[in-house]
Amino acid sequence: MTDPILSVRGLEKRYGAFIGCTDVSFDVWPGEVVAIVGESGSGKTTLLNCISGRLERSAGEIRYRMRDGRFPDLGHLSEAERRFLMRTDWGFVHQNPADGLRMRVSAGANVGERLMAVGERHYGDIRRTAGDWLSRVEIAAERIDDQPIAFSGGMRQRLQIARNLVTHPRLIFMDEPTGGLDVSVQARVLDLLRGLVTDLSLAVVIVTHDLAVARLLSQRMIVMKGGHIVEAGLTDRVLDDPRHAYTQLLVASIPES
Ligand SMILES: Nc1ncnc2c1ncn2[C@@H]1O[C@H](COP(=O)(O)OP(=O)(O)OP(=O)(O)O)[C@@H](O)[C@H]1O
Repeated sequence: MTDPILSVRGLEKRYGAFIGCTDVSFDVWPGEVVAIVGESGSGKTTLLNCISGRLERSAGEIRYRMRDGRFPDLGHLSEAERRFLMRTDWGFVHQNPADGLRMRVSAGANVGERLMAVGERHYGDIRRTAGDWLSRVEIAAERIDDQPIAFSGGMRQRLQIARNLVTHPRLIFMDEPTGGLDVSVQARVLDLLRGLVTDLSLAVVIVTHDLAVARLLSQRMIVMKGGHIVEAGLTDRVLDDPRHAYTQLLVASIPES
């Protein structure tokens, strides 16, 4: 068995006296998709923001496997290492594409910008790579100079995915990546995500309140309630044989398809 890429131990986030999440421990292995599910207010986003370095934790450990094999706590990284993770080794797919894109620069520049941030300087290479990524996310080559403001919701989300993946990250955080899309558009984006995650062997931590999304994308699932993990396990096991009363309730509330 390989080593985990991410390890969380005893994580707690307090907002003043209020507990956003507490006593959270789990590991993520390379190439594995872990879904964090739970109803609104259960602490999913708090957890995701803490482990992706967007929110300061109150207590606990968050360790990440660097490319050189070291496994430091995120709090002990240098500023340069932190920047490397944010710009290169990690991705973050927001529910609202406008939070992860620059809406008034071209689609090609949105993708190319991440390459420039890792030192790519050759304009022709950047444009070619950006074009390749647009086609991987099924955006027509002739849209490369258009701004995402002119794109549909599904296209914007696919562009955000391309922008994240162009630097070959090893770990992607996703916050309800299909949450804001129409159902028909959701299916296409999910299908695309599933293919890319498999092809690129990405490790993913995805927050969703939609158990169908968790079923489709994840191998493992963490169920949260009131800031605590109430159940965790293989996605199929948790959904087919939920043990905690709260998970049973969540599963029972999925409409029959
Ligand atoms: N900045 C904040 N200050 C105070 N309380 C907060 C803050 N952010 C979140 N909370 C509280 O922490 C709890 C967990 O919120 P969080 O957003 O993590 O839940 P969630 O499961 O992601 O819900 P949703 O799906 O609605 O985003 C909620 O009760 C929320 O009101």
